[in-house]
Amino acid sequence: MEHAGLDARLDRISTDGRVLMVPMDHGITLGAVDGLRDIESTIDAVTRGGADAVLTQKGIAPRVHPNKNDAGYLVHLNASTVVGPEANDKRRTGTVKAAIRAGADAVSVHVNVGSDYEPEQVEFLTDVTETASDYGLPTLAMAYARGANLEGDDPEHDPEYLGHAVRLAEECGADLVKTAYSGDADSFESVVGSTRLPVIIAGGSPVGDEATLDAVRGAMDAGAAGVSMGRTIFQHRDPGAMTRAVSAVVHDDAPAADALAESGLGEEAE
Ligand SMILES: CC(=O)[C@@H](O)[C@H](O)C[C@H](N)C(=O)O
Ligand SMILES: O=CC(=O)COP(=O)(O)O
Repeated sequence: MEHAGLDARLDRISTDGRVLMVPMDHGITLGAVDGLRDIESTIDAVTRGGADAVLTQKGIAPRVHPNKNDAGYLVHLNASTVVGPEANDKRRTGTVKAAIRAGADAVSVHVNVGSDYEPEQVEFLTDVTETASDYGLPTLAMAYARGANLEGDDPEHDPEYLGHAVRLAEECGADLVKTAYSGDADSFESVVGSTRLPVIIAGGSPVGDEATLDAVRGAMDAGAAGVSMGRTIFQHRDPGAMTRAVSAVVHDDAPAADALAESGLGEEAE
């Protein structure tokens, strides 16, 4: 009984424990880029294509509900822009109550582990998990390794930093965690093994259909629970077909090549 609401809402944003989420909160970060301008059509296409849930900022909620075909809905609670003073400094854009008013099944918070803004973001994530759990609302932590305090050539994909980020999410009380893919299944296994939370991967900047599906396959083989894939899907020339291809890997355990062929994407130039 105690967890009934939380479990019911987790079911609304997943299928049999697997998650294919399409975040479309980038309108604050990047502006009204392709795929987000007519967000209604994109939401319709990706939810028909097999997305379990979509995610936006609360102000977009009226454009989400009529088009989401009964998929789940998450409201994201912080943001920054790429033209502002500091992209890693995500500030509050909403509250748990506002998300509930907007019809959310879950909320999410972005934390840049290793940035100068990490302390406030950890505090905000913790506050949100405490309030959200009072309402039986799940919290997704978008836990990235990003910022001036990280070392190495590619710290944003370093499995040690990523493992630290996903563990931090669990320690702060999140119910699931999204992070970047480390680039191969072996190293991502150590990221997934750093927490008991379901781990889902971000898409990042689009890298082409084949490479994307290989990455999703690698993450699933490493024990990930799915994806939160934004630009790769909503900026695709055919967001519905790309969602179907990702869904084949996430939900149906398809090999990447089969997912590509069956979605029809393999026949066209990327
Ligand atoms: C545009 C980006 O770099 C993304 O990785 C964002 O940080 C992720 C997020 N969805 C956002 O737009 O804030
Ligand atoms: O909210 C943003 C994400 O979850 C990831 O977005 P991306 O465009 O796939 O990196």
